[in-house]
Amino acid sequence: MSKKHFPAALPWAFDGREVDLLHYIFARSDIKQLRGNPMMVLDAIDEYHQQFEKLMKVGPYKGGLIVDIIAERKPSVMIELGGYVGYSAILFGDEVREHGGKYISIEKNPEMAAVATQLVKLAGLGDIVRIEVGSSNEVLKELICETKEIDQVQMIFMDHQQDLYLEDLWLLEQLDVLTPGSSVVLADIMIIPGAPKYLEWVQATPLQKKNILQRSNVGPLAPNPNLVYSTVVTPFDTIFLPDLVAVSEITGKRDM
Ligand SMILES: C[S@@+](CC[C@H](N)C(=O)[O-])C[C@H]1O[C@@H](n2cnc3c(N)ncnc32)[C@H](O)[C@@H]1O
Repeated sequence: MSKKHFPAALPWAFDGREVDLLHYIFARSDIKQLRGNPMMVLDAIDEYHQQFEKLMKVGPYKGGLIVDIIAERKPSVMIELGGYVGYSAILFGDEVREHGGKYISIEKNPEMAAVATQLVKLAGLGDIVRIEVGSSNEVLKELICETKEIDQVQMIFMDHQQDLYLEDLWLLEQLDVLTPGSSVVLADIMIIPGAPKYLEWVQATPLQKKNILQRSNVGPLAPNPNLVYSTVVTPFDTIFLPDLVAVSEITGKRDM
């Protein structure tokens, strides 16, 4: 049978390992204990990652850093761009649940979304974590403009495609859902290829941002250079390449 609609496999993902992970987990002798236990499901995914194939999931350092930020800020809704097999959705969704919130994970690959949905359900987080299939910008527009489920983005974790981080941030600026004093944007950035334009934007002053816009092609987007971000960049090592997390709080809006 030809597989005309399959996206191309990468050397490190989308080559069948993610479905193999599901078979591995559901065939485990301790499957009953895993049900409703997020930490045991995460441990099982970690075991697959160590014993069989590497999975591009959030690691312990970055995961711990973000869990601490969730515990401190207690978002009622947290959004994730790029869900993959659901590891970060289970880890962060479990913490969001502690504070009565919900978690929306946006994943464009329907096969990954299906794997993530099964693992989230196994972890007992089916009522808290929702996996939405689609491209980040399309689903964000739907949630904000069509269903109006989101009127303010309290916390968003960008972990999808680095060259889309700035476009998706500009979309949120345009839709006016980033609120000074309450919104925070977390971005996972690999040093190579990096997201230099995204980092430049979240570290620039409103005046510098106006200059950036003069030399940028923003297409149909309408970024808001007057939003003021306070960004902390934390570098660390991973099994793949050095990585960093940029935590950007929206602290103000300059009247220009
Ligand atoms: C690094 S993985 C996410 C890892 C996950 N956050 C974790 O830590 O467990 C990146 C995922 O983003 C998805 N992705 C890439 N571009 C996307 C887009 N435009 N919208 C939504 N998801 C996207 C990929 O299919 C892939 O599953």
